[in-house]
Amino acid sequence: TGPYCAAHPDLYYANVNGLIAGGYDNTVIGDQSLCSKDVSTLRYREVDGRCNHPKDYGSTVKPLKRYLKPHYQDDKGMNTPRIYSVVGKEYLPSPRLISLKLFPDVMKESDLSMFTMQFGQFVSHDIGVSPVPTGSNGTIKCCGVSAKQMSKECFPIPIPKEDSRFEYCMEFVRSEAAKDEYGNQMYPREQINALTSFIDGSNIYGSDIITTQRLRTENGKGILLSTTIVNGKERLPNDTSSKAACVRTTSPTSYCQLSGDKRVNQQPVLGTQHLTFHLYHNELARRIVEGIIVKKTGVKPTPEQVEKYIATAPDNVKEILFQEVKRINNAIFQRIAVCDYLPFVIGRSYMEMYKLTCTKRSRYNPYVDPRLANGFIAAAYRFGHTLIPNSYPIKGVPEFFKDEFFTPDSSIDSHEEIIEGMLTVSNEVRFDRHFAKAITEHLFENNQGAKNALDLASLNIQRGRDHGIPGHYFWRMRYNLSAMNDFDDYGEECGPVLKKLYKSVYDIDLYAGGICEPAVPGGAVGDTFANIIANQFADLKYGDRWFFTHRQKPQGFNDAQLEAILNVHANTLLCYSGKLPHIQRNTWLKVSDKNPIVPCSQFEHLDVDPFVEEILSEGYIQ
Ligand code: HEM
Ligand SMILES: [Ca+2]
Repeated sequence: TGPYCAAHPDLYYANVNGLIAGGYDNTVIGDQSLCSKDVSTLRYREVDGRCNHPKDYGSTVKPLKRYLKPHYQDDKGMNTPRIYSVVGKEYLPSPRLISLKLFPDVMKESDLSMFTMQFGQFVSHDIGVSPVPTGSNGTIKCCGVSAKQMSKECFPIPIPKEDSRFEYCMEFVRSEAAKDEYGNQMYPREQINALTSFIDGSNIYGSDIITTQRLRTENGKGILLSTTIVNGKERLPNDTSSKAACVRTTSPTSYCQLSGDKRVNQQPVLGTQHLTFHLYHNELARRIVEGIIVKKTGVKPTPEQVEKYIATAPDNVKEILFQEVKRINNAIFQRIAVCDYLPFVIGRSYMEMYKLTCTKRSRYNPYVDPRLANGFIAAAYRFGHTLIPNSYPIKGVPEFFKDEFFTPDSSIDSHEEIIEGMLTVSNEVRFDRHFAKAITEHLFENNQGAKNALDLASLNIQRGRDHGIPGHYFWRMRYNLSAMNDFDDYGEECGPVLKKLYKSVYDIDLYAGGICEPAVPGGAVGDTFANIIANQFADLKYGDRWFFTHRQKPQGFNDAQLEAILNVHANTLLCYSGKLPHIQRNTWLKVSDKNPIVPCSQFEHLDVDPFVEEILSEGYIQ
């Protein structure tokens, strides 16, 4: 068994430096009790995603679905990770070897801005997380443990001899296996999504009622979301629980942020996305209340009068206004994610092919399954990891990610400056086979110690095998793309490297093969990832009763409201939350002659009139 390195698993839900990061309850996994509400009269989403799909698919703590049958290694193909080559009993290459050889850190120019990376991670934290089991006393340890004592959930990553960065073994615990309603593991093994798969702002508002209540003012009853004032500025609320996956430092303004998703403190730039949508909720609420007062009295209220209304409205009015504002804020988030951001990931033609463009009204389809697909979460949508740079600037000074994992301090101290800086960075934010050392050599090093750091690219490959994701070849077949029967088909850059790593071209992991594909026109990813991502987003659109372009009542928006939502861009929110005077026209791309800096005054806030009108005329409030 040898002198394996002693280490901890990465995961946020696992033990972070002695601070237990909480966990997603390992309770009922099979079919939870179904929705008992009448969806034909349900105007607001359920926090946990129930009452949307007829079988409650898409709600929290449910198994993932698959676009391709799993490829597990045991004879029946039920449970054991994919570990062998198709050419007999030879092991697949170590994920760490693949990372070393295929994903070296080389800095290249890009057209994308770092906002594209950051928004992508934020979206992923709305739609999915596959929990990893924890042991009775925190993390499950796999390295340096004898085979006899090792948990059966262990699947540590062997480190190749030539690796000068890591030794022997990298911690890895298999994702939790889904159970049926009797508590027995399901076969073939299926992994879990602990979140609502819908793009429903669960990262902003929580995916369980307790989190939503913790986030709202007035002990969970208020119209607004709570904030903490730091040096006169509004920030996310302080998560005082001991379970926060976060490191509190000695800085006087250091605290752990609370938001809808538990990963909010994972790195500081991520925190800025949470705060942006969190504050926009409150901004929308104040504008709508102002509109209501104007409609009722004919006079524009002072800010004090708006605050007074917010504080003194009857509880039922507060509840309705909170839900109305959340519904609008969610629609704006969906609009930015699907209509603005997604085209830069998958390109225009995939947007059209999968009917993802937002120019037309759409219709909810109860036969579409809105669950996340395993190949999407375990591989394709991790494309964003190649866009991560080593640093981000604060007032032009680089801050290194490797020093700030789980340390939200700069999010709190310099939110506005991070937003501004994120829009200017573009080096390294490029879809290619190069990964920043911040994540391949130093992931979580700052709080776990250099020896126990992780390599995110290795984790991605190992996670794909853990989840039984079939090889890249089979995904190309699934989407009618040309067969890659030869290493040369992978081009001059990847082909020779892959040939050295893999015994057979049919062994190439989806993640490795997908990263090697050239980007589609106008998009970031190659054809295989573009298909998987487009397929998934189409399911999240047509399978979501509340998708904002659907017309059906009482969930849908009327024409005037839809037009107002479509007028709000990422620019509006970034200008607002970063307190910026100007911004590039297209926030997904870096500044250039074709993408000039323009005044923020060009980007208007939501026109609240059509919403105020409906709230009053439909009698939602008196
Ligand atoms: C600095 C930025 C980021 C860091 C530090 C980070 C870190 C991580 C880590 C540690 C995991 C778990 C790996 C595993 O054990 O399997 C993960 C999973 C994932 N990441 Fe990232 N990530 C970042 C950015 C992104 C971006 C930009 C995207 C997409 C555009 C993304 C998409 C995903 C997805 C889809 C998963 C799988 C989630 C799950 O199954 O739980 N991440 N990331
Ligand atoms: Ca969600």
